[in-house]
Amino acid sequence: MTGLPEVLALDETGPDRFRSGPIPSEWARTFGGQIAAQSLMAAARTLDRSYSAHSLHGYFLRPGRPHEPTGHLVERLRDGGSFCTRRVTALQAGEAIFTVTASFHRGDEGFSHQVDMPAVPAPDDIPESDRINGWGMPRPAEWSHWEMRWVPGGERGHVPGAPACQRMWIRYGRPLPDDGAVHACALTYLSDMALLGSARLPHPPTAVQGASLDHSLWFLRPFRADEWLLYDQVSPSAEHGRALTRGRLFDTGGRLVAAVAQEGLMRFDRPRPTEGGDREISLSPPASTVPDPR
Ligand SMILES: CCCCCCCCCCCCCCCC(=O)SCCNC(=O)CCNC(=O)[C@H](O)C(C)(C)COP(=O)(O)OP(=O)(O)OC[C@H]1O[C@@H](n2cnc3c(N)ncnc32)[C@H](O)[C@@H]1OP(=O)(O)O
Repeated sequence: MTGLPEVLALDETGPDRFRSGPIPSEWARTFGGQIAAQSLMAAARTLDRSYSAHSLHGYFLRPGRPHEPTGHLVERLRDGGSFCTRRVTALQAGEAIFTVTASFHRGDEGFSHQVDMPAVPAPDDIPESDRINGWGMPRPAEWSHWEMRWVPGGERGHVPGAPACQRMWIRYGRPLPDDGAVHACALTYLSDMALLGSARLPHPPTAVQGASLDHSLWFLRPFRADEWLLYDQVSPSAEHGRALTRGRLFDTGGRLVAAVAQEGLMRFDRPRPTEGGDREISLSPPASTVPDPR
């Protein structure tokens, strides 16, 4: 299975133009975190390394096809003394599948405060799981290099009235290079994992069509994605076939290192023929894996 360094290895095809993939996947559509991570890497490649990403805001416009390459076209919106901004459009066959604006900063001095990390068991006190929380389903193979330990509680999903929140410890299970851009892209990748699942937890196992629609991410403090991060996820709202989700990421020292917000499609599914036998990113667990709500 392709690892993160290969996912982030972009070919430069021209000035401010990069190409990624194809990356094998068992899903019919490209994982959104992958496209966002690659586009962020394309933006970072056009900047001096003294700048590091502090935020990104993106829209998933069309489903990506994992078995085809993706072009990443970078526009230099502004180069300032402290902040630089890039817009990246990810394209397949000439059509935009994703667009993101990413901003980079080189450090200033200022005040410091943060919220406390929730009190949770340490990752070493929680068993490793190859299942997605609340679903009893195996993770897709492309996530196999990621280690996940679910904080007990969220596995009681699909019970009406269950809280729309879940927490997991997560890290990339192999050493990553000492390159801040790689760690920012790795966090971008993982930040799309399971986040929409938090919105699914209070609802019965009715079939829904799910996909990330937009994604915002703020990098707040230095971190490593190959060390444990607590991913605290909550969905404040679901309505009109869309769910809002938010996430916070803490390192093991309790430092708040990143914050995420996303709106996802979560509409009742109309049965459709699936293409080529690949799995759509369906937020519909098989009934046999769902805990009995009684
Ligand atoms: C399986 C294992 C997973 C494990 C499960 C674990 C869960 C627990 C953790 C989750 C973890 C994963 C999380 C990953 C999250 C991403 O990675 S998702 C990937 C990234 N995001 C995307 O790819 C979204 C890209 N954007 C789009 O696809 C499009 O913008 C949108 C959102 C579909 C909207 O486009 P649109 O043209 O306005 O769409 P629309 O016309 O409404 O419909 C499009 C198609 O759907 C059909 N459709 C419309 N309404 C419906 C409906 N209600 N029902 C069915 N079809 C419909 C339409 O007829 C149309 O069909 P075609 O004509 O194309 O055949």
